[in-house]
Amino acid sequence: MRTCNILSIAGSDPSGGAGIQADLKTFSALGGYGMSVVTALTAQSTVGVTAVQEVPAEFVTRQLDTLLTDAQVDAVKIGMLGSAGVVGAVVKALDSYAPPNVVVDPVMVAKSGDRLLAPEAIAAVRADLLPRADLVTPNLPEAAELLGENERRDLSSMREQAERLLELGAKRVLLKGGHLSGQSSTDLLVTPDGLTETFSAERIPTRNTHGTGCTLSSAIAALRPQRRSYSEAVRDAKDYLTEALRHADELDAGRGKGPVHHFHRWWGSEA
Ligand SMILES: Nc1ncnc2c1ncn2[C@@H]1O[C@H](COP(=O)(O)OP(=O)(O)O)[C@@H](O)[C@H]1O
Ligand SMILES: Cc1ncc(COP(=O)(O)O)c(N)n1
Repeated sequence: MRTCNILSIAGSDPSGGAGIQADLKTFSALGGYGMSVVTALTAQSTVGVTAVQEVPAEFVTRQLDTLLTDAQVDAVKIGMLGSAGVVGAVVKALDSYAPPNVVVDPVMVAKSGDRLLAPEAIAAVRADLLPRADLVTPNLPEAAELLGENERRDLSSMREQAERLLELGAKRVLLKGGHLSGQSSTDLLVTPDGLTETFSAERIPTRNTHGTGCTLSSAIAALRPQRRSYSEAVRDAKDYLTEALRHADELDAGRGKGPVHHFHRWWGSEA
C-alpha cells in the first residue's frame, strides 16, 4: 500500500510545539507523508504568542488549489485559521476537492491565553466549517463558544454538549476533557447514530502540554486511513498523545509550557 498523504491546514508555531510543526511531526511519527498549507504565521515560544501575521485568504486559496490539483490526500487536519476570510477559503477548497477524512480542530485560544481566531470568525466556523467536518475536536472552552453557552466541567454536561455540537452539522464530535481535573483525562466521541464512546487515559503530571490538541487531531487524521473506524483511530491517537506527554519533560524548549515529545521509538511500529 502506498504511504498516506496527510494534509495540515494550520498556523506556524516557531517553537515547534503546536501548529503546522506539531502536525508534521505527528504525521511522520505515525507513518503518514505530511503536507501543509500555512494559514498564519505566529511569533510564538513556550511562553506565549507575541504577534500573528495572517496569510491573505487569496493566498491560502492559491496554496490549496496548487496542491490539490496535483496531489491526492487521504486525510486533512484543519487547525488555526485566524480569520473569517481564511475559513471561507478553506470551505471553498473542501467543496471543490472533497477530500476524505476531514478532521477539524476548532483552534480559538492558545494554552498561553492568546487568541488565534478572530471572535467574528466563530460564526463562520460554526455555520460553514462544522457541516463539512467528518470529525470536530473541540476542547471545553471551544465547545462552549461554538454553542454560545457557559463552559461546563463535568462528564454528564460534556455528553449533552457533544450531542448539541452534532446538531451543528459535524458528522462526529470528539469533546476533549483535558481541561477537567482528576486522575484521568477523558474525551467523549459522539456519532449521529447516538453512540457515545469514552476514551480515558492516565493524566500525566506535567506542565508541558503545549500542542496536545494539535497532536491529537493530527494523530487521528494520520491514523484514520490506516484504521477501520474513527473509534480505532481515536483510541490509538490518544495512546500516542499520552506517550508523547509522558516524555514531554525530557525536552527543554523554553521557560514556559513546553511541547509534547514526538518520539516514535517508544510508540512502536504498528502504525
Ligand atoms: N495532563 C494530561 N495527561 C494526559 N492527557 C492529557 C493531559 N492534558 C490533556 N490531555 C489530553 O490531550 C488532548 C487535548 O486536550 P485538551 O487540553 O482538552 O485540548 P486543547 O489542547 O485543544 O486545549 C485530550 O485527549 C486530553 O484528554
Ligand atoms: C499555530 C498554533 N496553532 C495552534 C495552537 C494551539 O495549541 P495549544 O492550545 O496547545 O497552545 C498554537 N498555540 N499555535
